[in-house]
Amino acid sequence: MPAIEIDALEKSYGDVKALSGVDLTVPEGSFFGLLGPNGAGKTTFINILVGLVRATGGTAKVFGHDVESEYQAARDCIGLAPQEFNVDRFFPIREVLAHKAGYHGISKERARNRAAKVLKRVGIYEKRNTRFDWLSGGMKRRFVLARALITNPDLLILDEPTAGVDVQLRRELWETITKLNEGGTTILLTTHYIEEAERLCDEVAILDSGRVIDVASPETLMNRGTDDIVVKLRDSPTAIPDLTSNDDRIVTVNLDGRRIVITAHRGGLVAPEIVRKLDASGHEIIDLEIKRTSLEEVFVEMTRSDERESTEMTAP
Ligand SMILES: Nc1ncnc2c1ncn2[C@@H]1O[C@H](COP(=O)(O)OP(=O)(O)OP(=O)(O)O)[C@@H](O)[C@H]1O
Repeated sequence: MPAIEIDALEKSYGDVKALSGVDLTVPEGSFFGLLGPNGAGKTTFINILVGLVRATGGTAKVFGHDVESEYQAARDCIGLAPQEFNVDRFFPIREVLAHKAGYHGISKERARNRAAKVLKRVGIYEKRNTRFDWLSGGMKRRFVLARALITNPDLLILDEPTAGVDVQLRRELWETITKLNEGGTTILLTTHYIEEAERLCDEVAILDSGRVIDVASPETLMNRGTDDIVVKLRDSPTAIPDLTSNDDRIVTVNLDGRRIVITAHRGGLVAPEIVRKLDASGHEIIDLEIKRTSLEEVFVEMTRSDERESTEMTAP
């Protein structure tokens, strides 16, 4: 059974269509990314899943439970680490966690144990008697993750979990959530750090203006972009060596003195061919570099061209 099953989901706020017919399936156990520019509808999508916003059309199910008609069952499967901090500020954080567990029907004793366990897991156990207000920004992020984990959720929703944190903490958070996913927790992640999605997600959906414009693995999406293979030769060829014959993956070849820049799809696979051909034609290679396109570049291109289309469509 899929962790999330969305069918023709719509949400309008007056004239604004935050979601206009989203279909999406997130398989159980996957690490799934939801990417999109500001205002694409990501938060609206998450808020519908957790019952904070009511859809104006379509259906959403979490582990088979409809998020409206079976709200409690659906909600009990989800741990949410929201973008904004909305935490009781005046209690020691271990108490905040124990309360939350109690609210979900976990006994006092077990709640205390679970609170200790999740605080250890995110690495702030030594701060257990501190109020939320007194934590550093990075610790607050960790705490919000701990709170999402307190009910041992099957689906963990992380809304920009590493926004504004330093590189070190980002890596630590990545490690923590990767372990959770390896342990079987399905993860839905939104992020503006596209590199984060590239590293962590096995599948991503690109959302733009309330529509899913693509769903694929980061690898598949990156293969749509072009890579640059930069070769430095010992000699300076007088003409561009013939590298393109029988290879439609190659887009352009440019010669600049001893440097040849080959722009190609799937640069990693094309490069050995290039090396062979140059070698066969008597050129000695002294340096080779493959600059892979990033998911970021493909993402920017996809969402930008979409914007262009929509302006063209609305142009008089
Ligand atoms: N309560 C609301 N009332 C009116 N419009 C809203 C409301 N919530 C969201 N919207 C609109 O719906 C659209 C989608 O917003 P949403 O917050 O879901 O986008 P997002 O992808 O999460 O953006 P961001 O990356 O900036 O967080 C936007 O045009 C936004 O202005």
